[in-house]
Amino acid sequence: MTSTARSIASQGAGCVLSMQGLSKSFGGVRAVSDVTFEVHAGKITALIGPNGAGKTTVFNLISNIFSYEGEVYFEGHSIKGRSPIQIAQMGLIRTFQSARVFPGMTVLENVLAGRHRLLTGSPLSQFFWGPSSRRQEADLRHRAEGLLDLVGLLNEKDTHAIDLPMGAQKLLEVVRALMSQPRLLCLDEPAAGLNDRETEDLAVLLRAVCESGIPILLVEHNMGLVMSVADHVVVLDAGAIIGSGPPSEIQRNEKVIQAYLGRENHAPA
Ligand SMILES: Nc1ncnc2c1ncn2[C@@H]1O[C@H](COP(=O)(O)OP(=O)(O)OP(=O)(O)O)[C@@H](O)[C@H]1O
Repeated sequence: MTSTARSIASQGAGCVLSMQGLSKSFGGVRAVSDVTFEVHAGKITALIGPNGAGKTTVFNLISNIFSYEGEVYFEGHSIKGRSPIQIAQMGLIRTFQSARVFPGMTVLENVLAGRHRLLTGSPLSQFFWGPSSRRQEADLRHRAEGLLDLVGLLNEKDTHAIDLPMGAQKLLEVVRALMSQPRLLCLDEPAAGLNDRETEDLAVLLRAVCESGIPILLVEHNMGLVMSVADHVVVLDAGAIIGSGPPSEIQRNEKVIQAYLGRENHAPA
């Protein structure tokens, strides 16, 4: 059996991302400890936990920003040792906790900057801007405007991205990630800084994205959002998984309630 066949055989059906025994220490701090779980096609999987539980570190390991112990398989292929850029080119796209918009660009230009994974044709043909490249650009622009419309930002398309309120910048980052047609979208606290209306828009967007065939791995502190959109919830505490299951089960899980109450923040409700 080849290593790819072995990795596929070791994962469940419909598995898009599989983490097996993921561990990472920073000096004496065990940030992630023997974490094993899967993200499945057609599902929104939420990764939750109190502050410092290791959620962002899991994202940083998946995207290979840090080396780690354990294995990560994306669509059946080991991605351990691949560069963050190679991983993004495979279609595993992530966002960051603090919005990272390109400050010198307009809102629309920011969204279009997410399109590079999709552009076909040699750099030379793009340089000479042949008819097929022009058509492709027009299609991408149309798509970008459609996505901006979905999150209520189309009227702001010519605004400098940096002039948007923080909540809108976070939505813009999600839209830019979508522009690359990810095969898996990993979102790190997309609702941070969003008001109630923007959070509702985000919930609608996430469900629509998932229904369009793009699975989501969601790190989020807003429990209302998690409980309303997630199909499956994985809970981390002090680097280790303390519970996993559907939202209704997680809300009743004693270990999870204690982990949150112990830190007096964001108890799932
Ligand atoms: N680059 C780093 N260097 C040293 N320690 C780190 C580093 N990144 C994370 N840590 C530590 O690892 C632990 C997990 O941090 P992480 O940011 O992954 O938690 P988190 O669950 O995302 O927290 P939050 O919800 O507050 O964002 C923390 O103790 C943190 O201080």
